[in-house]
Amino acid sequence: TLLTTSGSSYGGNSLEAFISQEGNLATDKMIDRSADRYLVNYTDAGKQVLVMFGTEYGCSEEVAKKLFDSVASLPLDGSGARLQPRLVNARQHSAVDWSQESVLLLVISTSGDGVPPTDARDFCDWMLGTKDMEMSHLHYSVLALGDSNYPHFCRTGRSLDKRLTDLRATQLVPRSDVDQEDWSVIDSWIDAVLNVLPVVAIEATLDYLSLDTVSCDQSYNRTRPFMATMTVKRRLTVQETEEDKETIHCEFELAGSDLTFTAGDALGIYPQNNPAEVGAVLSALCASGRELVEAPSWAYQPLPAGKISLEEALLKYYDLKHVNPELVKLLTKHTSDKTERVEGERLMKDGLSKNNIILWSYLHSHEVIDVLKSFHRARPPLHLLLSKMKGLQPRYYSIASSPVLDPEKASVTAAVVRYSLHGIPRTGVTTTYLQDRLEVNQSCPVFISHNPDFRLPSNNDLSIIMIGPGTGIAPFLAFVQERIATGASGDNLLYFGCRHRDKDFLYKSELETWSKNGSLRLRVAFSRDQDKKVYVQDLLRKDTKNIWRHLRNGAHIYVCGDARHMAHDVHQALTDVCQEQGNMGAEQARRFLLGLEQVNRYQKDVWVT
Ligand SMILES: Cc1cc2nc3c(=O)[nH]c(=O)nc-3n(C[C@H](O)[C@H](O)[C@H](O)COP(=O)(O)O)c2cc1C
Repeated sequence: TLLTTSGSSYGGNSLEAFISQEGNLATDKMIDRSADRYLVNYTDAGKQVLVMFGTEYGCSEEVAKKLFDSVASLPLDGSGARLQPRLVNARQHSAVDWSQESVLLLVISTSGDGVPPTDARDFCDWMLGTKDMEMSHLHYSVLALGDSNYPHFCRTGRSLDKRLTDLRATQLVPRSDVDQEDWSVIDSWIDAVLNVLPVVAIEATLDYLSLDTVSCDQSYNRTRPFMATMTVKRRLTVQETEEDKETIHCEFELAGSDLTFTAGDALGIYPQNNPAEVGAVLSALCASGRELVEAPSWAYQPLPAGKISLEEALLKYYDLKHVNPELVKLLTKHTSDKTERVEGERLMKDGLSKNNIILWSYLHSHEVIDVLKSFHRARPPLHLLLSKMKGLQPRYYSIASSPVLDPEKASVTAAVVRYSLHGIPRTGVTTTYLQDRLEVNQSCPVFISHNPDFRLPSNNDLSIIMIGPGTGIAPFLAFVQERIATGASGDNLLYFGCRHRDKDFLYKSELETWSKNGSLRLRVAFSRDQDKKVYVQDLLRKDTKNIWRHLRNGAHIYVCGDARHMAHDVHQALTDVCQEQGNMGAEQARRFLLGLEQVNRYQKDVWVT
């Protein structure tokens, strides 16, 4: 299941931050790019600033690192004095002695269905749930990352902000809510913070943070992925026309990684870009690819020793799909061609923020290569150009196999993305990496993304109702495998949907075998096999009695797949079930489903594409 397609892109402008803060051109030598530079000991009393982030997909970390660099290079006065920021992942919040901190800059996203990022849950529970806490000595500001397409926009940042005010902490600058990584909002918040920091009175305190607690985490994770071998790859669909879906099943070997997962978790995969696209970008830049460059700050471990070739950097670390608006600004500044400059100025007439519809509709319909071609007379210095590109992010796929059957194997289901833009055929990054470029027996960097909000009931007697059309089926394969393996006595109901029985009925033989031997009650909607379209929500409406009976007996409901349409339509169908069979009014049904969500009996693993 592809969990992130739209929401993954980063600025990584630390080089620019150095240039603007120092007022002169920074050389590569001046910039400490080692990962360790973030673990600073507080050595100068009265200078400490805690930069904390909570991230699911890496954006908040990227922002926090940029903030760290900006705070570290902020001149406090004419004497050259500087602050001493420290960067801490919310995962390690227990290493912080809050009584000794004076300034907290918190960058945190919202994930799942309005919940904190997995690693930040403990921190949020502690911060929101601890009684008799007081933070009146603390100055703080929150940057909340989110996406307004989700119903609970920036919920995590918003609740922490409110909580800190309730705890009598002093807000340095108001919270900013960032919609889909809008860097103009991020940069304005950083600027506002930098403006006030020099005048904040910071309590003198000695260092207390045990670096051991923070740095000794040796397990594989998003910043230190495991190289997993792909052991199986098979096609799940039959393709006769270009319209037909192309979906694949891949298995990865986790032996030797010590990675553990639970049914419902996702596998993060770092892809490589399509070499043909990298080649096109190199020729647009008139570069050979052999130029040596630094790996960017977001590069995962192991970090390359020394510089790497531009070609390798573009293959592994830079997003060639999503364009940073700053790139347009840079190319406009550095073009020798009047028409290009006029066009750049037209695009940026209303600034770089998301309110500039002209610019953003251009950015949404252009990839990096298209922009470079439109500004082919622009010749910015290479390091500046790279500093205006977004980072290539890992993609997340719900794991389609149960660890109870095999803890050292993680399977994923991926719908291969191919499309055309401006008449040119294009390829989705990770899905074509898996299908076209990564061969069986080759390895790629992976890690586990835990999803504690998508879990089987601990009571095996309870029934489960799973609704997962398309690749939304993936976690349910793990669920059913596990329920069979653990001898669960509750019923397993699955509502699956696809276009055609003969073409994209994913895992048909497994599902039909389970259905025949009584392990699964399977309902399938084939949307295009008859004149009238049929979807999973239509099947739910046909089954109202049955669903209600299970719900009354304590069943858990799971929805996986498209958030915008499917999850919404399914929710409506479930509301109808409650109204019809439970004799409820609309408001009562709404509250009933909300209650189910609150007690974790109605769980969603949904995403916006
Ligand atoms: C599966 C998924 C669920 C999400 N849920 C929410 C949500 O409920 N509310 C919200 O404001 N943003 C939501 N987002 C958007 C993220 O918060 C946004 O992409 C953010 O930039 C991610 O920051 P991070 O990389 O630091 O986690 C979701 C994104 C994904 C991929």
